[in-house]
Amino acid sequence: MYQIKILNKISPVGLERFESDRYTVGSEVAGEDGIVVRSAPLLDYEFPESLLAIARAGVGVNNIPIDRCSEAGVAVFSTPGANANAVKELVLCAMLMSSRDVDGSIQWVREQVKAGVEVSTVVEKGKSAFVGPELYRKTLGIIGLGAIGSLVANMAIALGMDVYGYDPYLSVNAALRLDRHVHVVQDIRELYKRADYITVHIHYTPQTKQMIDEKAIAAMKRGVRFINLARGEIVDDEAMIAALDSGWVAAYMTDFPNNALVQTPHVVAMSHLGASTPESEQNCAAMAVDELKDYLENGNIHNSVNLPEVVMERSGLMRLCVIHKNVPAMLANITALLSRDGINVENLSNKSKGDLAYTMVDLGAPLEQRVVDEVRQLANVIRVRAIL
Ligand SMILES: NC(=O)C1=CN([C@@H]2O[C@H](COP(=O)(O)OP(=O)(O)OC[C@H]3O[C@@H](n4cnc5c(N)ncnc54)[C@H](O)[C@@H]3O)[C@@H](O)[C@H]2O)C=CC1
Ligand SMILES: O=C(O)C(=O)COP(=O)(O)O
Repeated sequence: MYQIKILNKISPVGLERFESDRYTVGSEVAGEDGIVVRSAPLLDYEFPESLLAIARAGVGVNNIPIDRCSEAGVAVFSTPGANANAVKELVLCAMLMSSRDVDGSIQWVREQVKAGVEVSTVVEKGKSAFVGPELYRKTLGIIGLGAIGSLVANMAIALGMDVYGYDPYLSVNAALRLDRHVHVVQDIRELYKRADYITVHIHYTPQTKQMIDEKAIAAMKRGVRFINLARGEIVDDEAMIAALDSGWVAAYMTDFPNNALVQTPHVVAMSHLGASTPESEQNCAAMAVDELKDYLENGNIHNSVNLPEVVMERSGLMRLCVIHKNVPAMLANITALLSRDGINVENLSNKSKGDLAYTMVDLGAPLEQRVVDEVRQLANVIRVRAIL
């Protein structure tokens, strides 16, 4: 039986994919082989020796200690694109709310009622305080044109906006998804100087930490409306609050509230709602569970953030899966041990990603435990599994 620990609330559409005769699934499971998680913080989590993989039902993996996982040979999976539409739709809501003061207007209406005023008698007089511009024919700047950014770009074109996108690592697939009217710029300052609205859709990493700082904000147009449904840490809060106070930034819409931001005028802070739709929760859960199961049962790797993509039809009688450092001669050293024992290699794949590599070998006959142990003892080998 595989032991699967569930952290966070994961849609049953995903959890039901774990067959009860092969998997024990729950939040109290110990000695887990796999973890399914959303945003629960795992940076200080003590992994048991047994842990083989973590599946993030979502895309941001800044809550997972990737380096520590790589060192321990723990595969980390995510679900690219599975929640992108949900975020795109909330960006539309945020753009509208940054423009038309819907939040202020609703609050004002409630306050009238609370104060004993018949609100219908004051609406027409009061509404002028909440006027705001339309999106049509305004310019949107998008930082990051991946799964979410590209959907936002195409949506904004359909709304009649002029769209500028910046993504120095734009993948060919993402570029092909973009409407041809999107202007892709090489220099982020081109976007800053033009955009009436800016939305950010990048991962939070040491490189993107506080990327939106005082200097970046100063390069933007006065009165810009800024939307951050990516991660709070990408924006320097102090610089943003100062810019809101001075009026340089007209509105800051964020999915990552903290008390200082919430108490600042012109901030609308939500409770990390970007992926909180039933559709996206189901998509993410199903994809995460499928990735985890295929890894546990077959060693196949789909959508890992720390290991290469390696997927192979099963053949032979045993599959050997080796996570090792990406250094010369590993393949030769592994296959030498197999051939020395007279075992035929039916099929083989060897790929690398950064400092790690993965070798998956289908064998014509099961290996003796001692050979598996010898592979395990090879220099630069991190983890070995033999799957029947
Ligand atoms: N609020 C919410 O609930 C959600 C938030 N997110 C956040 O959105 C982020 C992006 O998600 P996806 O679009 O699905 O990821 P993705 O991987 O498809 O796209 C990210 C894009 O950012 C680009 N990029 C990297 N560094 C950059 C830089 N310095 N400047 C400009 N572009 C850069 C990459 O080349 C890539 O195209 C996630 O990492 C997560 O933090 C994602 C889903 C839900
Ligand atoms: O996928 C992401 O990066 C998200 O931010 C969504 O997080 P959640 O699964 O809603 O906790």
